[in-house]
Amino acid sequence: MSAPALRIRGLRKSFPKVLAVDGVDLEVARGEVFGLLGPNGAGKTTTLEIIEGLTEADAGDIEILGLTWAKEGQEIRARIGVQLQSTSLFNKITPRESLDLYGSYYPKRRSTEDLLELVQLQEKADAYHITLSGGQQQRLALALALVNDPELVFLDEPTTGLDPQARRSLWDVVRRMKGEGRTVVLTTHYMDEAEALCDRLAIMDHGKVIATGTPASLIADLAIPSVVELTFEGAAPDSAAFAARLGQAVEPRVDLWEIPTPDPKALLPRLLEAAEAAAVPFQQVHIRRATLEDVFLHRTGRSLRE
Ligand SMILES: Nc1ncnc2c1ncn2[C@@H]1O[C@H](COP(=O)(O)OP(=O)(O)OP(=O)(O)O)[C@@H](O)[C@H]1O
Repeated sequence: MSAPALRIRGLRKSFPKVLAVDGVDLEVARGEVFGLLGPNGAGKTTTLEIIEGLTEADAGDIEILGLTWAKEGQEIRARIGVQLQSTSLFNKITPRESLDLYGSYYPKRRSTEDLLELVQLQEKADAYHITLSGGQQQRLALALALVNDPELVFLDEPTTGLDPQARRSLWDVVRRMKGEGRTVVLTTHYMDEAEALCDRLAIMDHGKVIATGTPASLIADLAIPSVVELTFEGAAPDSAAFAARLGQAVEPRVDLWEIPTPDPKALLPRLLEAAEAAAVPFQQVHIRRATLEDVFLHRTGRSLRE
């Protein structure tokens, strides 16, 4: 049986003022899209850069496709693809020229036409880099990570700063990578992205992995599949007295209350009755299923977005 795409044990890295990676263990199977999800500063990029051989760890073991950097660095380099958080390219180089140039560094390479098609940049193939939109530049960065036809691809926040449409078109490219049988490891601080793209993910906070699983299993483990939201015009009123009246936790947010519940149908009539009796000036009631955001909140007491 072949080795997993990635196996990490006891990874640690500290910088002078911060323990950025604090004992991370991970295993990624071949063909998976695996996500590292966490807020800014959680240690995702540092973890990825250590795996990619760009930063040295203080401790820990890493196996990539069954290989180690110490013994088989050159082979690893040939078989992985890396998209960094920002790719600097000259303004007056075209996507076709960039792909030809990067491809020329590798003995095994994928055709430029094929890559342009994969990321849907045929029409911009001969346009200067500076004229590409943010989303097109990011798609090119993904194509550049694939020039050597890698088995395992690392993407660091591939959609940060993009508008919703551009993000979706990037997601399509990641799905195509998976469809081609590649393993993809990506970082993101967008829970919707993690949920939409990842077969499995590790949620990171303060350098540690605080939960691992499929998006569905992480949400199911919460045992509160639904959240009832009460929205207000402007700031939400104080919720403590209402929670006592309802006999149930009411979690205040800036302009709404969230009430996690296993059974929204049973909660709703009680909730409306209590809101009426207490003259709570709510605007709307909304039932939604729990998300990865709720998983993070539940485990850390903080929001991913903070
Ligand atoms: N070269 C460095 N020198 C000093 N501190 C660093 C360095 N790189 C990262 N850090 C610190 O390590 C911690 C983890 O940073 P890291 O970039 O890995 O987090 P992240 O989860 O990728 O966040 P982001 O989404 O903002 O990139 C942060 O506190 C960061 O300030």
